[in-house]
Amino acid sequence: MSQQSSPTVFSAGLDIMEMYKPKPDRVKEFWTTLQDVWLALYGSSFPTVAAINGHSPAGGCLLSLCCEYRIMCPNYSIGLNETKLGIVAPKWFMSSMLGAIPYREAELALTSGRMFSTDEALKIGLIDEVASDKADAIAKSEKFLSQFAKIHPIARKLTKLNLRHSALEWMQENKELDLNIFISFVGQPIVQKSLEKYLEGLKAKQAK
Ligand SMILES: CCCCCCCCC/C=C/C(=O)SCCNC(=O)CCNC(=O)[C@H](O)C(C)(C)COP(=O)(O)OP(=O)(O)OC[C@H]1O[C@@H](n2cnc3c(N)ncnc32)[C@H](O)[C@@H]1OP(=O)(O)O
Repeated sequence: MSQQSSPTVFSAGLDIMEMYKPKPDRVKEFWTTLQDVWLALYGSSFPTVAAINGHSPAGGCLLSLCCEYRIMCPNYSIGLNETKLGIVAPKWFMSSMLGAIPYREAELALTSGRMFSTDEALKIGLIDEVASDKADAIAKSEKFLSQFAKIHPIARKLTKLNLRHSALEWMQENKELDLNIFISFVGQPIVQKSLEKYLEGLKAKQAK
């Protein structure tokens, strides 16, 4: 999986404008689409690799965490920075992160909304390899995937899905609850104020 929404951005995460003053007719589709993407990618029976060729905050980091292996190009940033926006990474974002890094590192990263540089991410295990550029990331991804030629596909698939079973089952059984938590959370005035402030910060940074 390799994305490119700009030359330096793998994925900027969720569109904050969908959460800031959310439109009631769009918010359900917005969140259920994200749930379905996560179910499909995290629960994919295929081996998956993220070739991360740009910054990867929040939802971008989540996409990569759905994969079994992450390869990242130098000098970018990655992390679940939700608390910096005054929002909370849902439990399935957290469990995705816990599939990659130890609880202690995850707690520190999540509560502080920390973004890691490529080198820092490698050190804590948030990514698995560093690639010199996108072509190298894709070559390394192919090498990772090629090892499965020697593994029985059913054995590999069942092993992966059994490891991920409880998180996947939780989502399948609680999509509606999770949607309602999201809608009521982003509807709170204090959350809207935080998002407004964060958006102002992004604009101010751009004006410099
Ligand atoms: C209990 C649980 C309950 C549930 C509670 C709810 C849970 C929600 C979970 C949320 C998950 C998320 O993904 S939240 C999203 C988190 N994403 C972020 O924090 C990314 C913020 N953006 C950045 O850091 C940077 O923009 C970055 C991606 C590195 C690119 O930097 P650049 O210098 O290249 O570009 P910029 O100049 O900053 O940005 C270009 C323009 O894009 C806009 N932009 C950038 N990211 C954007 C974004 N995510 N959404 C909208 N717009 C964005 C900027 O405002 C600019 O807009 P103009 O000025 O108009 O051009």
